[in-house]
Amino acid sequence: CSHCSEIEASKYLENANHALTQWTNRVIHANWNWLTNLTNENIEKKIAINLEFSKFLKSMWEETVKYPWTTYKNPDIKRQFKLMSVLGTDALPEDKLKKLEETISAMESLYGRATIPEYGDNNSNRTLSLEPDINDILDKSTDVNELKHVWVQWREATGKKVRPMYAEYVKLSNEAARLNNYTDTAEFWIRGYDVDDFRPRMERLWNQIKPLYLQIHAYVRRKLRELYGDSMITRRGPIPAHLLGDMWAQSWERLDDFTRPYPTIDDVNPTAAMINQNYTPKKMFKVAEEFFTSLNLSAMPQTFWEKSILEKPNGRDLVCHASAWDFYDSNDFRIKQCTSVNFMDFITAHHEMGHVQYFLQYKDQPFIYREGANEGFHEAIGDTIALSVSTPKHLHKIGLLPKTSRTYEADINYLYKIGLDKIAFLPFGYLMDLWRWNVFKGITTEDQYNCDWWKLKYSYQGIEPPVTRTEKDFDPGSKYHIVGNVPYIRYFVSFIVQFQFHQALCEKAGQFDPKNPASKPLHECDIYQSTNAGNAFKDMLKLGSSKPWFDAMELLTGQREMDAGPLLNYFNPLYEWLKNENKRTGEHIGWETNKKICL
Ligand SMILES: C=C(C[SeH])C(=O)N1CCC[C@H]1C(=O)O
Ligand SMILES: [Zn+2]
Repeated sequence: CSHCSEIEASKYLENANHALTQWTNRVIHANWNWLTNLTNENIEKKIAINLEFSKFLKSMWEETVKYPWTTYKNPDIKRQFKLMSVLGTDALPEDKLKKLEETISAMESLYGRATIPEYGDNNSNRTLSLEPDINDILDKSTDVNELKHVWVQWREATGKKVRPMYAEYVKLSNEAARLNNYTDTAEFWIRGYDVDDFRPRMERLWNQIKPLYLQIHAYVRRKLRELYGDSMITRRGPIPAHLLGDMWAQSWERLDDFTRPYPTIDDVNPTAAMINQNYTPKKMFKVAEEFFTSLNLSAMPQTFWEKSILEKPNGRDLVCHASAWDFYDSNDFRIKQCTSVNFMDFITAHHEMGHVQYFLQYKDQPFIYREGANEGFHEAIGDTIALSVSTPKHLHKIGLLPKTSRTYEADINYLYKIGLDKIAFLPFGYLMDLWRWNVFKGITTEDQYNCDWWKLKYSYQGIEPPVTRTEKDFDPGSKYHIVGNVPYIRYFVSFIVQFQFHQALCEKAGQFDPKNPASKPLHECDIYQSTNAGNAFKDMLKLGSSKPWFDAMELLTGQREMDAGPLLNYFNPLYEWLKNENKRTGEHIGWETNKKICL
């Protein structure tokens, strides 16, 4: 009401937050039922309840914006009104919202169901799913034709098929953004980072990191050339995308065991030990949980173990892409992950459990504050923990590595393995939304969707497709987050801030000294069982989005900015080693080509 006092307004907020938790709980159940069982009945139910929910949200929003909240004094009341005054895609008229929901669900359904024919001319009609079949091939195969097959066929089965739907999705999404007084979806998506020069800031962070990326790119290109021959990989050209061990070349850790700097040193890959010790997916999550409780953080509630899906279920179609779920009743939290027993999935389990830990820590906040301080924070919690878990010291402590040698060579091998994940990811984590921002802004028009994508993949990642691409293809649509309408710059932000968090937690755990960084190398830090570190983490996590993310970050790290310094400090020994090694072998730093990548 337009003349309401702050007292009346705070009463209104209490009721609004309560109503939102009730409603959202129902909507999340419908979304869970759909994504874990892609039936027509479930899609109907999901869309129906989302449309009902949007009616409720619209009517509540009309009430909310009547309050003169910008005139109020109490910062908390003002913040709640500010967050509650954003309606989002529910601002669309019902018929357009329905069309948008249907389009996204259709793209997700196609992605979730996608399979490809098996490689080879044998007329077996066996088909392969991304998880685990295709990922296992990307992990183990060095047959360049098999790798090309899965790379091309996955794009035939996903991107090419969703291309006709994507332009419609863009149009409706932009319409919704404009109804929220944003110029386009790109601006709407980055509003939570609370700075008006967010995109230039991301470009600056990338330019700080690029020299490190160029070095690991040059080294990996050489090791792949040694393996596949220089007919496949030239000294100065981009790296063929299908040889990097990942469907999108976004992280290269699967290359570790045959490209690492000192091959004779023991392998830091606990997969064999996990298998020998009869690890199950559940055991992987139990071990992950024990790390969190060792820090005096929360255990998973009983419902988590009852209702999560930790293995790919038989006999039904679902979206296997890992995700964590808050049912907003302060009790029901789940993970959906088609887990294989291997080290990569063990690390992903920590990533997903980091989301649930955040849900648990802010579960008593008002509904509107039950989010990450910004979206990048939510992606960084589990990864920060995983930076400790991955250390040879920790893996040895939990019996997943026989022994560890603390030599310079072992250190470089370890930093390289982490670098194949974290450094290789950064250009991909950045370009995903560089492309989408350009699409939402009309800079990339529909007739150049795919070739603009490949301009970015070439320019930032220094990779090329195994076969020339055209505008009949739609390679962005081969990635879950594109079809699932999930923004991606959150992961680029996460890969920066997780090193700020790790450095701060290691300080609290007495395992890093900022005045003498070399005395206790950051990459050896393992905060396991440090309640000092855990309590500091908890204080930040409990805030949810009740404070601007600068305040949340400052509480833990003393900084109020995203800063690539801790990441560069962490990888510095590797950077020096790569520069020397690339100089020794005369590698060309960077890439060039006169090939037509996309027509
Ligand atoms: C594990 C998740 C679920 Se939030 C994920 O999507 N990640 C985690 C790393 C980057 C990104 C990806 O897989 O593309
Ligand atoms: Zn995540």
